Amino acid sequence: MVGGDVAAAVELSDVVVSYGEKTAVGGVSLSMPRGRVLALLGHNGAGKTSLLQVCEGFRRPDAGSARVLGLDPVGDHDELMPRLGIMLQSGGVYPWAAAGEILRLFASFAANPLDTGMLMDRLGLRKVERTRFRRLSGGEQQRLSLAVALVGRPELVFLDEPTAGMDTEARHTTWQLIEELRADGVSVLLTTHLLDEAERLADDVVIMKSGKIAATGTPASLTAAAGIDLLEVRADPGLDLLTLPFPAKEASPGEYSITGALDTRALADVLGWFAATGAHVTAVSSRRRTLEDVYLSLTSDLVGASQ
Ligand SMILES: Nc1ncnc2c1ncn2[C@@H]1O[C@H](COP(=O)(O)OP(=O)(O)OP(=O)(O)O)[C@@H](O)[C@H]1O
Repeated sequence: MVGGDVAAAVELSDVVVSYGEKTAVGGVSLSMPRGRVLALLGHNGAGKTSLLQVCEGFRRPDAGSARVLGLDPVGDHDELMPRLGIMLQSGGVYPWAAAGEILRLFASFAANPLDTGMLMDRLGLRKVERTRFRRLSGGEQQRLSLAVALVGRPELVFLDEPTAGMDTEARHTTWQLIEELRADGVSVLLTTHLLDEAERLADDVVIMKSGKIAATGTPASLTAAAGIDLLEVRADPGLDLLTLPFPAKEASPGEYSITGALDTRALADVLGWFAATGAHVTAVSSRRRTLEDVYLSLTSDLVGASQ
């Protein structure tokens, strides 16, 4: 990290991206500090890739402004590119070149590249070093794209669905690499559809819905916000839940889930309510809602809407 250089990794102000009549990003503002991992979540078509393209300088916003490492991603593109690592959603490299050649080519563009052999070993690419890109499996192409993004020791990395199509081992290696990047002070902006991935890796989460920000926060703050604990109670089926002082539903016969700010007092109230109905309670469990619960509650009305 350069001392005294305090510009945010990414600073977006009212960014709009339109494709003809279609508004893909409808006024997004966010500030991503350096050295953190930010996960951009959202349904298919929410505008995540369009927003990344603005940050990468591949698309000029139709309105609003973007600064990346304190620079204009379009106007200062040449100055910025050597400081960025970019993993596109698919391909983006020469389909006829071999995996090893591609990685060494990108390493040759960098002033102080990582050791390509080490990266190939880490990402399990040695055995396909001489295989042409277009003959690699989808997961191998993803691993190579990640290696290409990292080989130049970037300060800021953009990863568009980095583990999509990867097997479990490669996914864990990728997670480790991202954690190592953060430990080295590198900033990482990634998109993902995997909520457990975001929960594990991200310092900050931005949930997008139809081109706008629906929620932001740390995974802990998003899941710990009031009203998001979950209590599951097994009891007699068919209880009338209308008088229960918390949102509740009978998920399946005799399986009740109750959501709310369930502190000790509230838990006592809920169990007291079951006792008062005379119902026979056979099991009680509670869990903190996961990021996936929060995400689904924010975006569930979109299920099927994008089809
Ligand atoms: N080149 C384009 N021309 C027209 N419409 C586009 C273009 N690129 C994206 N779109 C539309 O803009 C919207 C946002 O697309 P974008 O790729 O940014 O979403 P996303 O959140 O990355 O989706 P996914 O999770 O499926 O990758 C979508 O409705 C998409 O169809």
